[in-house]
Amino acid sequence: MPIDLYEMLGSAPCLSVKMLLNHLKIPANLHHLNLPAGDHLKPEYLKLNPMHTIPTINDNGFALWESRTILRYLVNQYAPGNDLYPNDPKKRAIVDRMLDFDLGTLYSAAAQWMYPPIFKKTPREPEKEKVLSDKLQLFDQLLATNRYAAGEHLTIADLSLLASVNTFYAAGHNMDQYQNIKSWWNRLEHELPYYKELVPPHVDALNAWFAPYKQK
Ligand SMILES: N[C@@H](CCC(=O)N[C@@H](CS)C(=O)NCC(=O)O)C(=O)O
Repeated sequence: MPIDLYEMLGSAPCLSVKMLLNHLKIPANLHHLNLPAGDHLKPEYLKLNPMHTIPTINDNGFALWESRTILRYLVNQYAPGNDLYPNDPKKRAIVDRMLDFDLGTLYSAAAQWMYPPIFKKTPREPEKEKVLSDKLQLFDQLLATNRYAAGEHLTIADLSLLASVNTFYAAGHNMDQYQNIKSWWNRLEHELPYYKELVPPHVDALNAWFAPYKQK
């Protein structure tokens, strides 16, 4: 039976999960939620995910949320040992480190810069964008010697970070200053057969959403 994915266009964590489903060719039914309309707060969704976040998967009765946990689960369940999430403890630790960096450092810095005008009705703060830029510089330095986020192979960390980077770009952050990130991004655009189907619509949806809040 195909797994169910609850998601919304323009959500970075949903994008990474959709990329992995495509990568591993895992059959999935997509359920599009309208967050502004409160679909994620309906009792039937809360039964599945009391944290009311997207993405959530339902793998034949096994419900899971938190995108990076979903990424790990999908490889463990459907492609164990794949280079996307290697079995070797040290290689796996590097992937985990990059996923944690994305969640706890990079995306959290970006959120503090890009979301306040939308969710708190307060202006974007340049100091917050500088924090994001510092974190992106660190990722950029790492990519100077690594072909991919966690070394020489594509891993789920690349998919998660790729979704993040596209989101910061759509939010209006100038990505031209990060040469190594740009080369990595460009390479992934050409290497991932599902990139063109999934990423530009994500960026377009976010461009429209962020448009009123971008600094001129
Ligand atoms: N760390 C979570 C973040 C999930 C998240 O916050 N998703 C947003 C949409 S991008 C959401 O569901 N917001 C609605 C809510 O939190 O009620 C993940 O990676 O899955």
